Amino acid sequence: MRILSTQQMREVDRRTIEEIGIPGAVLMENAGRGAAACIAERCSRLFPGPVLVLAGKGNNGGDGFVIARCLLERGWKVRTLALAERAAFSGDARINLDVLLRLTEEVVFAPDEATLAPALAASRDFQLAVDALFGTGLSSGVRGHYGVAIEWLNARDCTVAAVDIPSGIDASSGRILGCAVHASLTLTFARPKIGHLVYPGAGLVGSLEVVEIGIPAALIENTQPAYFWVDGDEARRMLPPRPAEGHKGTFGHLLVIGGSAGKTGAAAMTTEGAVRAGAGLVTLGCPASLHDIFEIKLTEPMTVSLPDVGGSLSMRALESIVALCRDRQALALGPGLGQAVETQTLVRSLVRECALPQVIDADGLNALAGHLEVLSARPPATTVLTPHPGEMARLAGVSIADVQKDRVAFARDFAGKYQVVLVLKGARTLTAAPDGRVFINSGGNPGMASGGMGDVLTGLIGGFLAQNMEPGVAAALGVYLHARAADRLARKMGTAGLAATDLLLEIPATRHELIEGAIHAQS
Ligand SMILES: NC(=O)C1=CN([C@@H]2O[C@H](COP(=O)(O)OP(=O)(O)OC[C@H]3O[C@@H](n4cnc5c(N)ncnc54)[C@H](O)[C@@H]3O)[C@@H](O)[C@H]2O)[C@@H](O)CC1
Ligand SMILES: [K+]
Repeated sequence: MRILSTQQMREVDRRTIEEIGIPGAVLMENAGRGAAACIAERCSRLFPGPVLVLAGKGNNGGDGFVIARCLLERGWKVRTLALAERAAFSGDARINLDVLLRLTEEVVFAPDEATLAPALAASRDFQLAVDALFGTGLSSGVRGHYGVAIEWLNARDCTVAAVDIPSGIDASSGRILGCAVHASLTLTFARPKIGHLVYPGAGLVGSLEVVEIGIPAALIENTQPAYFWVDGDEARRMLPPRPAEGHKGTFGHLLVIGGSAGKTGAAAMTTEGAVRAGAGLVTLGCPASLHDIFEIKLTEPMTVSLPDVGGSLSMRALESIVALCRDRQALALGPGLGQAVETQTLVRSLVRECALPQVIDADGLNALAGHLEVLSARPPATTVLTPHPGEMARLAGVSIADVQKDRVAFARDFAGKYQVVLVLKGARTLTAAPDGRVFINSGGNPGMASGGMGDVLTGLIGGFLAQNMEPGVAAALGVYLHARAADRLARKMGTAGLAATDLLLEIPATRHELIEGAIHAQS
């Protein structure tokens, strides 16, 4: 599903008003009326209130005034607390404030901390609050009496329905700007925003409902850059075709280069991950001294013995690997390769010389730290990198905090700058493509925080690349299936003690379930 940034939401609002001709006041009426209907339905056990509506001075507050009026119409007892003076409201928000003032005396103005304190003290009997303080217009850290109101609300034991987004979350990044409302329920408009789906904001949204307000879908579908929420529907559309007359040649041949002494498992799991992604054939190129071990470890995949020094691949392997690449469709580079200096040099040579689509992970990524120029030299959009935040920080030469501050912007900028597909792992893994697309993954659980899970993911992505999938989609689909398989496992086994090899076994059934639509029905 397409999702939106703040700027994009503002732009589709503007075009709906100016080009399509639907007045802003109509959009606000639709927004407030739709949100009120949702609140009344979802919170029916709290009827008839009282409800406290907290309204800020922008259009989010305007939505709050419409909600207050619509709940009054439905028989609820409503008190509205406006955090600005009447004269500070303008436009559609002012129109709706004035309408509300004609219908009820229960509107209190608290434009500063001195007036807020008694207003809050008089508001202790509410079990339901509507947070209409800030929406997509929040532009800096929450301070002053707004901060006081948010902290007060969070300290109360009541149901909180947030209008558009819990106040304090940056809708374009999921960052918390100062402090933010912890909502039980969020009613957003037209489409989810990035801030609803990316942590830490995602942790404060509660259950998310989307209210249609009359913005034409075509305006939303044309927004650039394109941000996607990858759920079951989106992932199903990404699956590569599986023609009935297909044979193993149809489904591609992946070459995996990995393994070193003490790290044979990583290479084996990547290789098996590619089998589970449906690749027709998979070959592992491994250090000669470990070849016999892989022959025993791996059954379906083939193995090729390559020159090594002390259990790590040597530069003498380069020519053979380049030759192997000729009749393969993709390369997975890195799992378990180790950090021997010569092996790292080999990795950089392969990134430079092998034009096949590549997925690079683990020690492959380490080899690129400080050498990003080799990425820029590759054909655009043929490289997939799969770092976790620590690897990302090392690769880009920044701190982990720099990476995590605004993950979407960081991933999008890096992918664009180096023309790679970047899979930035973590809760809600992001896949950013060099053309600006960003996919936010929906599934996953803490059971995935164990060694080997990343190696399986690399194999899945490599397996999809070998099936000739467009690299951005191959990566986003690999991330989704990996997380959904982990969610299936967690339903059976919990979230502790899940082994990456358990996950491997779960992948075909996860894919099958996706095709059958079972995942969609559950989510
Ligand atoms: N046509 C539209 O644009 C529609 C907008 N809608 C609502 O309008 C919202 C966006 O409205 P606005 O753009 O007016 O913005 P908001 O209502 O989100 O808040 C911005 C207001 O707060 C002020 N502000 C920003 N950061 C602040 C801070 N840190 N401390 C104190 N004040 C701060 C701004 O100066 C502005 O007055 C949406 O989230 C949605 O709820 C809906 O009514 C649907 C239609
Ligand atoms: K809000």
